[in-house]
Amino acid sequence: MSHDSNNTIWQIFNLINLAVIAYDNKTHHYTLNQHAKTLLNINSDDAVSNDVFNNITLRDFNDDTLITIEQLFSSNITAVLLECEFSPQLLNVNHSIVNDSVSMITLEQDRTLTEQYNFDQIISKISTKLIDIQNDNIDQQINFALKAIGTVLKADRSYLFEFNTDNETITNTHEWVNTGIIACKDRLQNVPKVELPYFFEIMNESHLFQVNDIEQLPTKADAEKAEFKEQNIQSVLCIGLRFDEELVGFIGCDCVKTKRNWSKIDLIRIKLVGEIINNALKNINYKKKLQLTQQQLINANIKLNKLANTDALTNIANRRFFDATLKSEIKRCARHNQPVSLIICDIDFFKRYNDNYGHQKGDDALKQVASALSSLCKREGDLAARYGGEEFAIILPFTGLEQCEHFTTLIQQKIKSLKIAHDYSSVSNKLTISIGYTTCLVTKASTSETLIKVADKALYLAKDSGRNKACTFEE
Ligand SMILES: Nc1nc2c(ncn2[C@@H]2O[C@H](COP(=O)(O)OP(=O)(O)OP(=O)(O)O)[C@@H](O)[C@H]2O)c(=O)[nH]1
Repeated sequence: MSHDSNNTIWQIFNLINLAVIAYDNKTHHYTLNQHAKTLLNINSDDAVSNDVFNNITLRDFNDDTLITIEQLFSSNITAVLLECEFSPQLLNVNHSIVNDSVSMITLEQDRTLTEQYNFDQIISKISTKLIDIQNDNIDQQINFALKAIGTVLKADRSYLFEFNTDNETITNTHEWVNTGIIACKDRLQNVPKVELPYFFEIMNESHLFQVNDIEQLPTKADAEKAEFKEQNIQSVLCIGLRFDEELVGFIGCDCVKTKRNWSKIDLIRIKLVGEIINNALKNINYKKKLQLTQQQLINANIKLNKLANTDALTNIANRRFFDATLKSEIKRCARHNQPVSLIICDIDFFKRYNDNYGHQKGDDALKQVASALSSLCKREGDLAARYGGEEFAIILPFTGLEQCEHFTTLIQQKIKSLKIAHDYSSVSNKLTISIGYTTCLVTKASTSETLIKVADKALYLAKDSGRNKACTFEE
């Protein structure tokens, strides 16, 4: 072919809406028509060499491998993915031989496939982000999903509405708007469902509300029409979100700038995104419920523990808790080479008190004494417990004999200050207690039984020697 006819052919190639690239294996140069230059972003009026294609990423669409321009010419690949950061394109490839040295390929954009490819990418991103969503980033991910579906459906606004707990009102929780479009979210909070009767009638029936042109809405949809007009909406597509078959909200897209005849593909796509958002919200909901149940269980356990360790009448520690605490405090004091003191006290002539003032009054007196003893236990580890009947025990870890003696004085002062009348006591006209105490520099071999036995003996000593006093016991 002459140079002139060559030129004419390329002038023709430049006019067609198809990317054409020719390769001359003698000169190793590529010639591109205008469309190919635009597509590949190559600015050169002349034939170009290999290295011009270095910045272009081509991928064999069938086996996902990267390929060079040379490989594209030498293979029989029929579809390539031209990778760009934001809009990768799928190109169908046709190979032809021009003459001995020149071969040619045409690249044709497959818009439907490209769109599908891009949508698949978005869906994979959305589902990965929403699959194991945590409460703290759900908003960000839902906004991303709304932007994606709004963009793919060429809408001007996309949104998520959730029904409020009263089930009477709805709230626009998330919204994406195209450039130049006014956001409506703030205005659409706690909207009564009754204001949109037609919308909810359709939504409850079919979980789908699809309007290509709001002017075509029936007269019974006047309320909805007015609302759509207020937002300059021309077309609407909404899809319901359900938990256990119950409608709990919806996502939707509005077209403001132009009308849109929603296609079957649009419907499939918004349904898919709706499903993903629905599942994410369900997950969050289940997680919240689970956390609540866990917390309730923890609280119930705390309560149960407290009940199991508390004396029902006096509300201080019971014998069970006392026994366990004494054992652990002995070990703790032994580890730190510190003394532990144990006090056992018993109300004097309590039988007479009960017999004369009645059991109810007796209970009240026990409660007052318990609370008085408990109020004296201020240091970490101190414990006052009801040991049984009208007997109380106090554990004072890290406490030596002198301090323990001082503590028994405080007990007697405190009981005195209660001024509980006991006219039938032989030692006073007020309620008194007898106290037995012991202090021990415990070792790992020390047992709680020994400590209790000694404190008990001391208590009997106090009782035997006249009551209303504190005694210790030397073996
Ligand atoms: N109201 C009431 N009384 C109780 C409770 N537990 C034990 N008691 C009574 O406490 C009294 C203890 O009597 P005793 O063991 O004879 O001792 P006491 O009368 O205090 O005599 P001394 O200890 O020797 O001063 C009994 O009458 C028990 O019924 C209780 O929960 N409530």
